[in-house]
Amino acid sequence: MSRSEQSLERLYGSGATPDEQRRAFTDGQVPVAVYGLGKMGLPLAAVYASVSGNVTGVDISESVVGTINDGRSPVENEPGLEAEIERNVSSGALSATTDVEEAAAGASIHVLIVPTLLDDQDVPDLSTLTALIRDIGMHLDPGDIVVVESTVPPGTCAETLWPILRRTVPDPESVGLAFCPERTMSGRALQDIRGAYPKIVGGIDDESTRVAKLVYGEITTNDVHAAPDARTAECVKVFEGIYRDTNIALANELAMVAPELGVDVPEAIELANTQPFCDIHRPGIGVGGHCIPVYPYFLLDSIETSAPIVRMARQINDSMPLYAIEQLREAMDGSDHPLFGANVAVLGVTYRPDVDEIRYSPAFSVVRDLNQLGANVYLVDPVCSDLSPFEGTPVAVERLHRLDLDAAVLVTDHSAFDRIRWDRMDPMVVVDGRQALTLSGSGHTVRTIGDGRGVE
Ligand SMILES: NC(=O)c1ccc[n+]([C@@H]2O[C@H](COP(=O)([O-])OP(=O)(O)OC[C@H]3O[C@@H](n4cnc5c(N)ncnc54)[C@H](O)[C@@H]3O)[C@@H](O)[C@H]2O)c1
Ligand SMILES: CC(=O)N[C@@H]1[C@@H](OP(=O)(O)OP(=O)(O)OC[C@H]2O[C@@H](n3ccc(=O)[nH]c3=O)[C@H](O)[C@@H]2O)O[C@H](CO)[C@@H](O)[C@@H]1O
Repeated sequence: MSRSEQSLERLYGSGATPDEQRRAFTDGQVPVAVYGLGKMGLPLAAVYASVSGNVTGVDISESVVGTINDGRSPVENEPGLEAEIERNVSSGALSATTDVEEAAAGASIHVLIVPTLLDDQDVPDLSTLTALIRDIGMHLDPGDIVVVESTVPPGTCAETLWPILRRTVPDPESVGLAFCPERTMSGRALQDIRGAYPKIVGGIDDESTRVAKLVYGEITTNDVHAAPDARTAECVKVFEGIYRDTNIALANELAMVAPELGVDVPEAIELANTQPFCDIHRPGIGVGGHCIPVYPYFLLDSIETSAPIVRMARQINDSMPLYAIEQLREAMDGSDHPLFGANVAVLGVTYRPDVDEIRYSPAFSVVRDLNQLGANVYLVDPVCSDLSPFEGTPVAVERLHRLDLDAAVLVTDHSAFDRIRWDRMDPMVVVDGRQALTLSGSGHTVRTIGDGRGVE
């Protein structure tokens, strides 16, 4: 049997030609397991299934697994995902299971994209990832490769994950480990994964980098850049997030001086960004999600050297909810309506519009502070599937105008809020945390974060 006819199930250390390996991957000879079928993992598994035709998705949630095996998507507001899952499940290219060990035993490319978050002291919590790689390690065969897509602190692959694999894998020198950061945004995941941006890969050894580059060369239509090693690739992802967090912090600092300047800072930023050497982001009521507010701590926890800009940016962004409450109090004190006993609607509690994710949302601080100040808080969020973590009375968008509101705070500008009938509500104070509302002439007193015009 020629080498090309040999089953080419495993790529790491393979002697086959690159073309033979690419063909083996795309014609389904190389079984793939994707661990973590959430907002990022499920679109990734769907793209892997469309390219390779041989993917087992693994999740700890029975309902996630069951929904996928029914050909449906448990992840909402992701264009094209449900169709991609239905097509791949019905063709047999994709199936899902909760059985990590069975999936690990049957796969030779293992893609890990489970949550990597922070504990209560802002220390990276990699426990899910390390436990998973320990469970997988016992079932790795020579020629397998582990690909980490979850964002991790620099050095995690080489100093944390590889030592675990060395202890659990029967023949550690025969398996690979690479970091391939997930550069994807909810709401456009499939297009991002397929090729909106170049893919970055970096292995703990050259062979791991080679295999990752070959595989992602089939996954993405864009370029694949090989970093010198896994640590560099880990830094790439963390640096992207830190850039965004510090840039937003600059915008927020400029927004907080807007009243003294007497200008609309977002408008000034937009004009400043008309030349290519300036890309100041948008000011707002805060920075949420499990990416941008988290990644700076992945760096800070990994270094002894002080990084004052990174740390200060976090402090500035985390101060924005309180800044918004102060704007509200100033405007309401002016109207003789102290917040105590006031009816206040919080518009949007998820971290970003039309994404059902509340992790690190600025709404937690806004709702907590309003309750502590004695306000009656109404929660208006048609996207959030579980409002129970927030202290307040849920209200549908359509019923908002029936409330006798004294104020409203817009935290997240869901598309459904276009339906709010501001003209049918008595004058109130509105804090617009996202420069999203156009209420001039409405009779409402509006404070837009960043707009210093007419504010003493
Ligand atoms: N959401 C984003 O915008 C984004 C962007 C880039 C990178 N990332 C990275 O991707 C990772 C995953 O993000 P997400 O948004 O998909 O998270 P998510 O919370 O939407 O989904 C995580 C999924 O993993 C499952 N899970 C948890 N523990 C597991 C285990 N031990 N084995 C198998 N499955 C398990 C959960 O049931 C859930 O379905 C994050 O850690 C983040 O670093 C996220
Ligand atoms: C692959 C990956 O990790 N992708 C991440 C994903 O990030 P995300 O899903 O967390 O979304 P973001 O847009 O970063 O928002 C986070 C919070 O910051 C607030 N914000 C935002 C912009 C601004 O100008 N001012 C703000 O105040 C916003 O309201 C929200 O609360 O996509 C980004 C773009 O591709 C990536 O950079 C980022 O790495």
